[in-house]
Amino acid sequence: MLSLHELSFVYQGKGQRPVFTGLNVTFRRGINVLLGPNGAGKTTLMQAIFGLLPYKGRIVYNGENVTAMQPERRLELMSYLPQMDIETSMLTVFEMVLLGRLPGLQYRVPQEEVDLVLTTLQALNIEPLAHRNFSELSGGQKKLVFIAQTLVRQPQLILLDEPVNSLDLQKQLELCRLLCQISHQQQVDILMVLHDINLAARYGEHLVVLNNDGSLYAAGTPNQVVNEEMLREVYGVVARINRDESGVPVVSPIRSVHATSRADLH
Ligand SMILES: Nc1ncnc2c1ncn2[C@@H]1O[C@H](COP(=O)(O)OP(=O)(O)OP(=O)(O)O)[C@@H](O)[C@H]1O
Repeated sequence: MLSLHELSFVYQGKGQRPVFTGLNVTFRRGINVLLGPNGAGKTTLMQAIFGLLPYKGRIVYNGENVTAMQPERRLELMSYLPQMDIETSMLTVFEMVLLGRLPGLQYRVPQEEVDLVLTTLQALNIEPLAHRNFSELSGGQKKLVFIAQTLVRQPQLILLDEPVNSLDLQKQLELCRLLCQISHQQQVDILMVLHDINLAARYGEHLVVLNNDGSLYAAGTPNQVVNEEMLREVYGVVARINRDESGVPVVSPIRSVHATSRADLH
């Protein structure tokens, strides 16, 4: 699977502190979730894996050296949904999703490419939007279009930075289920950033937690990683952990460690 070896990166600029220093992480097959507080370096890590940043160290995926990889090969192997999306476009939803197939497209679009786009729109329940102008969609609908664009590429590794942001509760659950299906039926590996620890525990098979200084706090199954100590030490939150009927940890946050009394809650 994907592994990071001695990864170091610092943004250019005076007084910048390194985001990572000698970071080593081994991800697993299936669904990996990257967790950590704001500013820990999750987005930076996703960008490094997708080849957008000049880091030191080495990234390997299934034995291939990703660090030295040609951009064409990287695009064939992985697709990336960034945290920030563009807001406007003259294209329709169908055209936006078709753009995901651009690397292999000729000027005439074969029927199988059209079918693939339609199947992806159906899987995300946004087929009725296919001919709407992208600019006229709601924030959550736009997010689903970008997710469709990421999935339609049919890569081996999908990188998703906060894919459920701006989705309603039902769509969050449906998207996570769809990702599980894609991962298991098509043997696709997924690495996604989530802030919702309950969603991460429910759908993630392997969780990787970063400290706020970009170092690795823990990695393992939800049961190994999600506990009261982690929530206090990494997120600064006092929380209780229960288990659902399948034994998955469920977090009930109580207060920030900075709040000293119930009065601070209000
Ligand atoms: N373009 C940039 N130039 C300089 N510093 C940056 C840049 N982007 C991010 N940083 C800094 O790098 C660190 C890691 O940022 P990053 O966006 O990777 O964190 P994150 O874990 O994704 O945070 P969040 O959960 O808030 O999205 C932060 O200290 C941030 O201020």
